[in-house]
Amino acid sequence: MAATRTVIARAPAKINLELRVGPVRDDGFHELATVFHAVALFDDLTARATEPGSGVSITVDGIQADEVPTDDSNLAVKAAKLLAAHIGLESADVAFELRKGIPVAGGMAGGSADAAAALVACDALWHAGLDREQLLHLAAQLGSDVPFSLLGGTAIGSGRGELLTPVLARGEYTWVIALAEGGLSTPGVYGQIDRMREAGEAPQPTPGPEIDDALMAALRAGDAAALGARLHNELEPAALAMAPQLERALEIGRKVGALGGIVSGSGPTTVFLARDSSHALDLAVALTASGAAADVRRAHGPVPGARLVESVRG
Ligand SMILES: C[C@@](CO)(OP(=O)(O)O)[C@H](O)COP(=O)(O)OP(=O)(O)OC[C@H]1O[C@@H](n2ccc(N)nc2=O)[C@H](O)[C@@H]1O
Ligand SMILES: Nc1ncnc2c1ncn2[C@@H]1O[C@H](COP(=O)(O)OP(=O)(O)O)[C@@H](O)[C@H]1O
Repeated sequence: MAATRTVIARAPAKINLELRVGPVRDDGFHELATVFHAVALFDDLTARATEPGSGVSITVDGIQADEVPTDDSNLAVKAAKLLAAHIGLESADVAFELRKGIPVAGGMAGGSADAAAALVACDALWHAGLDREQLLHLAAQLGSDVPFSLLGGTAIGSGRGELLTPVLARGEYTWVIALAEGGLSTPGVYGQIDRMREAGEAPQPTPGPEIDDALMAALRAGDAAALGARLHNELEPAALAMAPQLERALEIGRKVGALGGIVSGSGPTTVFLARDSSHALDLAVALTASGAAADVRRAHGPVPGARLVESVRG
């Protein structure tokens, strides 16, 4: 039988339905309590086996492709090298073609999605046969959000975000995603919230942050209106301080009756929960017409985590 030469893996963007940011830990990360939710904006990663010793290469196209590094700092490249080392390969030999559908530096875990896609793709390409636990363990070494990009669905994240508990959520939600001009640096936004807290400009962090019971109840019931009312992001004041123009998108969301609207993770993307697809269209039109968003997408959630969508033998 011919070996698998090319595989395609697809991984979703995430939003944080709730993001509680506790104190800074000794390792410099913040203790989190978050609810991750995977939405139908995807990056597709094609992985082709190459000659022994050729190493990893990557090309990138799609949205904001020119802002994605193609050197060893690319998270897909890092993931391939980590997996190769883990299974004892001397060299990670793979050529990646990445198609971005997730905004770059937008607070939607695009780089993490690519790392998760690379783990799934290389596991298949190199016949590593790692189980989910092993892949999650490698994922956590690549970034706090990478384990969730593998898992998908809706899940509670604790620790620095890497410890996951799937949530039994009912229903499908319709999101409107307002892309912003430029990006915000994740460490920059965490640093900003620390400074604001020190200056008394943001509420003090709670040690051992916890997820809101009412939000969990809304998810269990599949109650979009209740979920919208409980969306909450403790990084939002920091993202708004760094990008005050995002207030306008949030204001338009409120005016057009979004069930809820927040900055996604560290921003600058803002996300709005719509009543249904027709309401989502109204929100998208209003956000686009106002010029408050550089671009607008509609996406449903939850969706699965990183997975193979195609494998070609030859
Ligand atoms: C804010 C969140 C919310 O889900 O996502 P984004 O909005 O960036 O997508 C995450 O916490 C981002 O996770 P991720 O982007 O994987 O971060 P990492 O690579 O692990 O860490 C980058 C930097 O962010 C800060 N960081 C990250 C996670 C955490 N719990 N505390 C932190 O302080 C640290 O400064 C760290 O050096
Ligand atoms: N495969 C990748 N895709 C996107 N960004 C990447 C990738 N690898 C590394 N990066 C870097 O990670 C930074 C954060 O990007 P991203 O993960 O998209 O945003 P966020 O952390 O806001 O969710 C980018 O500025 C980029 O330089």
